[in-house]
Amino acid sequence: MTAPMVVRTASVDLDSIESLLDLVPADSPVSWLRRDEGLVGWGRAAVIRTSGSARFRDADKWWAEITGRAEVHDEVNEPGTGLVAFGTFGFADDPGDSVLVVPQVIVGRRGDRAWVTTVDVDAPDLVAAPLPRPPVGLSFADGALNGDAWMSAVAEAVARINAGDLEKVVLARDLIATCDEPVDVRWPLRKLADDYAMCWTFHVDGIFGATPEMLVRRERGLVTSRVLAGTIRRTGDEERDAALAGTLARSSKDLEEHEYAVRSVADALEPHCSSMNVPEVPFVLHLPNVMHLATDVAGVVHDAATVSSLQLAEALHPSAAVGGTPTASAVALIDEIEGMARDRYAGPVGWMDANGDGEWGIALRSAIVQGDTVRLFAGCGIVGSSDPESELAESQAKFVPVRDALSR
Ligand SMILES: C=C(O[C@@H]1C=C(C(=O)O)C=C[C@H]1O)C(=O)O
Repeated sequence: MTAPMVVRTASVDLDSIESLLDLVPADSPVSWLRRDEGLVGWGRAAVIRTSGSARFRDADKWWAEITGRAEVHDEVNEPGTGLVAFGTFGFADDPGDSVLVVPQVIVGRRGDRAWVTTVDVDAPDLVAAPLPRPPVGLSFADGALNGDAWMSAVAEAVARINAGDLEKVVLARDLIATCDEPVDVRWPLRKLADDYAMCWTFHVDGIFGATPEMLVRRERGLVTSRVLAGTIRRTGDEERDAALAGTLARSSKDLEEHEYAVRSVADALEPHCSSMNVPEVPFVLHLPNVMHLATDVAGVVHDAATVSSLQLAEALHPSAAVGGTPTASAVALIDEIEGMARDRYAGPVGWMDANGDGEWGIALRSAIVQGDTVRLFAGCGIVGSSDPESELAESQAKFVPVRDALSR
C-alpha cells in the first residue's frame, strides 16, 4: 500500500488575478469555471482510467479509497476545498475511457474566498503563467457524416418516431479541426471563459468546452440540475432575438422536447430526494449563439452520506437532453444511425470533493483535443415534427463556441 496523500488547503489572496486560467501552466491543466469562480488545477497526483458499464462505480470506489486514507489539512472548508478529483465519463459503455484525476495543485475561488490546495507537493507561487499560443494553420473538415448524410439520419429518426418506435432521440455529429502544431488547450479555454461566462468552461484530460447544462450539482444536502432542450438560433439583432425567444417559449415542438428532458431528470432524482421543486414552465436561457428552453430542478437529498454526486450523475445519465425517450430505444437508435462514436461528448464532466459533493455538467459545446487534431461535437433533439435542414443549422450554431475559440 502506498503512503497516504498529504493534502493542504490554505487561503490565498487572488484579488490581482483576473481569471484563474491566467495561473494555469501548460502541463496537464484542468478547469471548471463559471464567471471566474470555480476550480483550476495542474499536475497529476493520482489518476484512474476505466471504461465499460462499471465506469462510474469503478471511479467512485477508487475515490472512496483515496479519500479514506488521505491526510487532509483544510483551513478553508468550502465545497471544493481539501481533496478534489476532476472527472470525464464516456457517453456509452464503450468505446472510450473515463477518467478521474487528482491534480497536484488546485486553485479555487468562490465569492470573496480563494484558496490553493496542494497534494504531495509544496505550495507554488501563484503568478501568471506564460500565455498560450493560438492554434496555427487551422482548417475544418466533415467528421463521420457530411451534412447530407446527417440530414438523412435525422429523417430516418423522424420516420421511426412517427412510426411509434420512440418519442425523442438526440442525434449528434462531429467536425474535425486540424492544425499545424499541437493545440494548447488553454487558448480555447480562455476564449470560452470570456465569451461564454454564463456557461461552465471545462477541461479534463483532453475534453474541453463551455457547457450551459448542469446534469447535477450537490452541495450540503441540496441538489440542483439545469435541464435544457429546445433551441433557437440567435440573429444578433436584439429585437428579433426577443421575438424569437417568445416563439421558442410557445413552440409546441420545443416544449415537447423539453418536457421529456425535465421528466427524465426529475424521475431519476426522485428516489434520492425527500422534497423536490420542478417548475412547470421553462424559462429562456440566452447564450451568445443560441437560446434554449431551460428548467432548474432542485431537491433536498436524504442519502448524501451514502450516495456521491458521481452516483447521482450516473443515475441521471443519459438524460433525455442528450439521449432521448424512452432512454433504451433512443440509445439503441443512436448506436444504429448516428454513424460515429461519441466518446466522452455528452457524458458527465466535472469535479467532486471528499464528501461526495460536486458538480457534474454534460460535456456539450465541447471537443476532444489530441495533439494537432480537435474533434468538435454538436447534437440536436429530434421529435416527430423535426425538420432535417433546421436541425443541421442548429448543429452548426452549436459548433460555434468551440469553433470561434480555436481561432485567433
Ligand atoms: C446535444 C446538445 O445540446 C442539447 C440539445 C438541445 C436541443 O436539442 O434543443 C439543447 C440543449 C442540450 O440539452 C449539444 O449541444 O450537442
